[in-house]
This record gives sequence, structure tokens and C-alpha cells, in this order.
Amino acid sequence: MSDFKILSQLNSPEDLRKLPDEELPELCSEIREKLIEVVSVNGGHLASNLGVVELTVALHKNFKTPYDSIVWDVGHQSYTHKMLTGRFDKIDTIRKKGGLSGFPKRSESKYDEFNAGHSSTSISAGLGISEAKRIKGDKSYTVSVIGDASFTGGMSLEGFNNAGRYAKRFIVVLNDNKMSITKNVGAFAKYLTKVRVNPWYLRLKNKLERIFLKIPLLGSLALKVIQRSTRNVKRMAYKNTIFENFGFTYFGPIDGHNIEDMSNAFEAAKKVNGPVLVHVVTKKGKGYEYAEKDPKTFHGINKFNIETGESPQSKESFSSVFGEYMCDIAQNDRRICGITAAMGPGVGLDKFAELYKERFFDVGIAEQHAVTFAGGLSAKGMVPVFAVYSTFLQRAYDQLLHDVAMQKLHVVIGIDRAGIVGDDGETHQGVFDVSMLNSFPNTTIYSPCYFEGLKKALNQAVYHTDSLVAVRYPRGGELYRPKDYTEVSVDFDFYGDLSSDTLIVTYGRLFSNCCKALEILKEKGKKICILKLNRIKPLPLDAVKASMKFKKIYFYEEGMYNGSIACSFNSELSELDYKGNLKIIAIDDKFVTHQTVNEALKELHFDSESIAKEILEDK
Ligand SMILES: Cc1ncc(C[n+]2csc(CCOP(=O)(O)OP(=O)(O)O)c2C)c(N)n1
Ligand SMILES: CC(=O)[C@@H](O)[C@H](O)COP(=O)(O)O
Ligand SMILES: [Mg+2]
Repeated sequence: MSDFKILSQLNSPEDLRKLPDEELPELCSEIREKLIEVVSVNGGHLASNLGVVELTVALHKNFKTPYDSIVWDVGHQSYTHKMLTGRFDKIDTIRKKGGLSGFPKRSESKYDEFNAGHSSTSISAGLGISEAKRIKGDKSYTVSVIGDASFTGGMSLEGFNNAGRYAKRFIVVLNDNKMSITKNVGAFAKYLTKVRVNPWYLRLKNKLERIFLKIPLLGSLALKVIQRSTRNVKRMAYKNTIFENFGFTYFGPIDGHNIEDMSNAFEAAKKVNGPVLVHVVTKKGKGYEYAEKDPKTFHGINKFNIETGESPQSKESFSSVFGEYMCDIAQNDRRICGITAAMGPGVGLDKFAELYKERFFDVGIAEQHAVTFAGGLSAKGMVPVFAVYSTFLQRAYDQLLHDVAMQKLHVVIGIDRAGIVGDDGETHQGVFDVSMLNSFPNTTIYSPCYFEGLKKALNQAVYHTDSLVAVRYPRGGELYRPKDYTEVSVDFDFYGDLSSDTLIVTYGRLFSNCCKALEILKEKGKKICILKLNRIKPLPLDAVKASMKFKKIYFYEEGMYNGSIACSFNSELSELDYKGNLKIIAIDDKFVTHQTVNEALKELHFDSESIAKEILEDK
């Protein structure tokens, strides 16, 4: 085991820039060792981080951060950046409550230029930063680092299209590892393969450019000449790269594990009068045998054994139950289509993809497209089911509204990771989908608590509901289920003492915690009743009516207060002239930071002890 001799001495990128080049390989191996060590304990995005070690070193070596800016796309690959920017001593706290975030965060460090977590933002954000600098007369560089899969997200292309027109001192580093979480898909991925396998012309061009740039004074003039002449040569004999057609100067493909080659490219890029794209080729998982062999598993992994590469097997989850249900119905119903936006394994559609190839669509990181595409499938009689994490569905607000609900097209959304997700933190919490969809007409939402309820809700959504219909379920598996609880209706159930004057209304997995609270309260001599909503929009009015008899109602909701189902429930009660008291416990106008799911639920007073305490102590 290393004592991180070099790494531990680097308090800032300035220290890195003073290191002799001969020490950089040893530094990189120390970084890799630390990455493996810390992710094996805390979990995290190991494979992507292992792939960008040399790239991150080369960036901080050649750009004067924080004077120059680095903007990371998604930011799941920023652990080395964190270690090199004065946070090595805190790296063991990454993704833990109160510790470093697993993503760049402006409030954490001046080196984190822009918060991330969702993909394809770095070109737009970088361009904004770069243009602000231009207006202020700031001559520093801005570098956006984006993966090959994130580059295919619609927003990247919007930013790229815009940047090519006028950006200066703006460099996009395309980190091409041929992978998204699984294999990168689509025409752009194929295009990159072509560029990668036929680089001889580009190499020649880069070499010439570098030679000319070394000539003092005449350098940039010479570069212009060579650029113009290569453009002419290309016109005659070779295809332009797509990047050049967008107005960028292209350097690449460059070995992303060779610091010297990257340094040369970055220095050359600095001299170009206009936007530059540096295409680096890296290996996801580089330097750890298990991650190199299986980058999909090591993209985002829970704690694991370093020697064997084994991670505790996950039990049956909502995602796997969803996936099985999809396979079951697809067998006899050729209208069923499964859609994912680059999250096939995460949402449980792996088996469906194998069995029903012609009806499975991995559209890449393209949530907006996925929804409108589903609308098109539906318009011609298919039954599309788009499985997507709650947090990423946020991207498709208008598509859900304008392209689906408004047209009453039957599209089913499987909203995975609904509710608190845990250590990915505020960028990934699934706590906004309900407020978003609650305001949409022609929309139905189910939010079951158990696997059995998930299957019933999906069946209802696929076969007995029109227009836009969402079924939302949490990350991981089932929580506590009382032995005497049976799910009766697909819309709602009462559980507990119906003669009590106190009712908890809830939905989704919070029902489990409410049941535990019921038991705590029972032991203390207080009997309560729970209304478990399964269909949360439109609200089952019979359930609202049946709640009228309770003097005190507590509505527990693992989502935002504004736009909540609790608020809708309250309106319905008011309409009926309810005379009792309703108290809403939901997430009140704040973002929930990274920590375990249980820690977050406790912080939000959604744990069973807090629920019981609230009811006991409430006057
Ligand atoms: C909008 C959005 N959709 C999906 C994701 C989930 N996601 C995180 S990383 C990733 C793959 C990114 O691939 P790439 O950009 O090539 O980076 P790599 O991991 O290969 O380094 C995906 C799909 C996300 N973060 N944001
Ligand atoms: C970075 C990113 O957006 C994904 O990799 C995400 O972290 C996956 O989350 P799960 O671990 O819940 O699949
Ligand atoms: Mg990639």
C-alpha cells in the first residue's frame, strides 16, 4: 500500500505544475490507487474516474486553474480533479453526509466552476463562462470536458452549434472511451469510430500545426496558412471532421493516457484564434483489471472487494420487477415497446433488450427525444413504455406536456429512482416528478409501495389508462411490510384502526415508515389509521371522502411541498368543507444533499421515529 508520497504533498494545482515531468507517472499511479481504495469503501463512479487520471493531470498542468476554468460534464469523473485541487485530505469523505460531493460543486471549491450531475451541460456552461470573460476583458481559457456519450445529448449539440460561431479561448475536450454506461450508441458513436480508425491525415495535420506553432512570432500566421492549406487539401481529397464544419479547430485523436501528447495539444489549442475541440481517446476503467474488463459494472458501483472485484449482489429491486413485468407483457403483446435513454441496466430493461430487439430502443442520453419519440410510436398504435430515472425525466417537461398529454397520446412512463436516492445527492434526488406532473391535464400517476403494487399499477397503466400515465417507484427494494397488510385496491387502501381520530395519508415507500410509526404509537397506547394512496393523480375521491371523518390528518410526502399531492388533497378536503386539521410534511423549498437514503429520510422527518414523535407531541 502506498503512502501517497507525491499526491499528499500537492496542496493545489500550482504544486502540480512545479512537479518534474518524470514524477507524473508515479503521481498517476498514486491517484489510481487512491481512487480504487476510496470507491471500494464509499461506492462511486470508478471506471470513468480511472479513465481520466492522465487527462486531469494534463489539464491542470497546462491550464492555470483556477484562473483558467475547467467545466466537467456530468462531473462523475471529477474525483482526480478534487484530489489535485486541495481536497486530497477530504477524499475519503466523498459521497458521505457532510463530506465531499461526488460531483463538482461551486460551494465546495473555487476550482469547481459549474455544478453538474446531469449530462450534456458543459459546452453551454463553458461557453457562457467564456463569453462572460470576453465581455469583462478576462483573457483566461475555458475548457469543457465532455464524454463521448454526453456529447450526443441534445443540449451539447445546441451548445456546440452556438459556440462554433464566436467562441474564443474556448476548448472542448471530447473524452472518447467508446462507452456510455453501456456501449455508446447512435450515429455519432459510429462517426467517432471512423475518426479513431482513420487518423493518419489528422495526425499529419496536427504535427504540421505543432511545428509551425513552435516558430516564434510567425507561429500564428503560419498556423493560419497551414489551416487554410489543410482545408484546401481536405476539400480536394479528404472529408472534414464534423467538428470543423461546426467552426471548431480539431486536434486529435490523441492518446488520453499520454500526458506529453495531451500537453502538446493543449498548448497548440491555446494558440488558435477560435474554438477548439481536442479529441482524446481513453480507456474506461484504466489501471484496474476488473474495471477495464467490466466498465459497465464499475461505472457506478457500491462498495467492493479490491482483490476480487466483487460487490455485494443487489437483491430483487423495483427496477428488476419492472423489467420482468415488461418481458411478460411483451411476449403476448406486440405493441409493447421499451425505451431507455442510456440507462438500460439501471432501469432493468437488459433482458427486454435481448428478447425483444426490434421493440427495444436505447436512444442515448436523450430524454426529450425519448418522450416525443414515444409519442410518435403511440400515434401509430404502439404502447411505448419509457423507463427513466425521476431526476432525468425533468429534462423532458415540455415534451411530456406538448407532445404527449396535450394530444392524449397513450405513453407510459416508468419513473425509476422516485424519491430520495442517497449518495448521488441533490442533482439526482427524485423529488420533483410529482409536482411537475401534478400540474398536467390528461395525466395519471401511480406511486406503489411494494412489488405487487408496482405490477398492478403497470397493468393498470398499460391496459386500463389513456393518455400520459406514470408509474413511479423508488431506488432499490421493498422496505418494511406489516404481516397483516394486504393490498386490496389498485387506487388506495386503508390500514390500521379505522375508528381512530387520527389519519396519516401517504404514498410510495413512506407507507412502510408510517406502518412502523403506527406500531410505535400502538405500543404507546395511541391507535391511528393510514390511508395509502396508490393512484395519486387524479386523486381517488372516495378516499378523500372517507378521510373526512378523521379529526386530525397528517400527509407525509417524499416530494416537494409546492405542487404536492398533499396540496391537491387539501383542496379536495376544503371543497368538501372538511372541519378537521390537515398537516403536511413534505420537502419544503430546499435541495436535499448527498447522504444515505435513511439519513436523508431522517433529516426530512420521514423516518418512523420522527413520524411517531410528530403525532405524539402534536397538540
Ligand atoms: C441527463 C442525464 N441522463 C442520464 C444520465 C446518467 N448518466 C450518467 S453518466 C452517463 C454516461 C456518460 O457517458 P460519457 O459521457 O461517455 O462519460 P463516461 O462515463 O464514459 O466517462 C449517463 C447515461 C445523466 N447523468 N444525465
Ligand atoms: C452519474 C449518473 O448520473 C449515474 O451514473 C447515476 O449515478 C446512476 O445512479 P444509480 O446508481 O442509481 O444507477
Ligand atoms: Mg464515454
